[in-house]
Amino acid sequence: MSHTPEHETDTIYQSDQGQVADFTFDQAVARVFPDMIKRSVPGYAETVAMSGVIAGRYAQPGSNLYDLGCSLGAVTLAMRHGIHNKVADCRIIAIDNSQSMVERAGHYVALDEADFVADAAPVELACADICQYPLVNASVTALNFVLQFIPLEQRLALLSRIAAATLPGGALILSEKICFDDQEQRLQTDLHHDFKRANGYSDLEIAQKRSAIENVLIPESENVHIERLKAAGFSKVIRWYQCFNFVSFLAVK
Ligand SMILES: C[S@@+](CC[C@H](N)C(=O)[O-])C[C@H]1O[C@@H](n2cnc3c(N)ncnc32)[C@H](O)[C@@H]1O
Ligand SMILES: O=C(O)C(=O)C[C@]1(C(=O)O)C=C[C@@H](O)C=C1
Repeated sequence: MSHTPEHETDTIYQSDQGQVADFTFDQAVARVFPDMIKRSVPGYAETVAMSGVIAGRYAQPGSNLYDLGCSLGAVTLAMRHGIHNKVADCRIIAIDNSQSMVERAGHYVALDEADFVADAAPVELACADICQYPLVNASVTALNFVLQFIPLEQRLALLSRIAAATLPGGALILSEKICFDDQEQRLQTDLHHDFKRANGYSDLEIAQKRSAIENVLIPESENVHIERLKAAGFSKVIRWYQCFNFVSFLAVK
């Protein structure tokens, strides 16, 4: 197992900000990110851990595994551990366009290397826009709570590029916050906010975070995701996980 890296408690929205600025993945967020995402996304730990299990099944020898929007590299490391001693000669390419995230991810990958066995798959970290970055020879790609931040009109093009780069039998793991029809939306939102409250966030923190992400994180319905994954070139799509309004799909080429 790797070390548990040190990080701080998320207090970003604790005091009244008056006008709440749009959410960005800046240095302040990168510093508290493990705490923030664990307390904000129901089922986050399971989606990360199972990305490793799924990678173990779908990775192919001599291929690339991509972690697009890697933040601190949690999925990168889960995939690295999941393929270890199972699939030879893979590279893991982890990309994020937040310099603060990529810097800290480098630290976590190094910690993993210090702890993990020597013949682990190499990890290449890049600070880049995933909508521009070339993708080739992919067996497994992860988009773990990332597509929701990509402008709507760019989502099909990104998924189509991923599908085109994916080897036959390869897979995409797509985890997202989703939306529902009005009645279910209210219930799921209430449950999500209950989850945040149970994790120690105050009503003010929940309200301010909601404003901050309103124009930045645009969720879509399960049906829209499944139809678009098929239009992009994946032949089989299943929802393998759901916890309240957060789901994860497995799309196979
Ligand atoms: C919620 S976080 C992802 C969490 C991460 N995948 C994990 O499992 O821990 C979203 C990440 O996507 C990155 N991101 C958003 N848009 C991006 C883009 N166009 N190119 C690269 N990274 C992007 C953000 O910087 C942020 O680190
Ligand atoms: O939907 C929310 O309220 C969230 O806080 C979700 C979410 C996410 O899904 O990425 C938003 C931003 C942070 O990265 C952590 C969690």
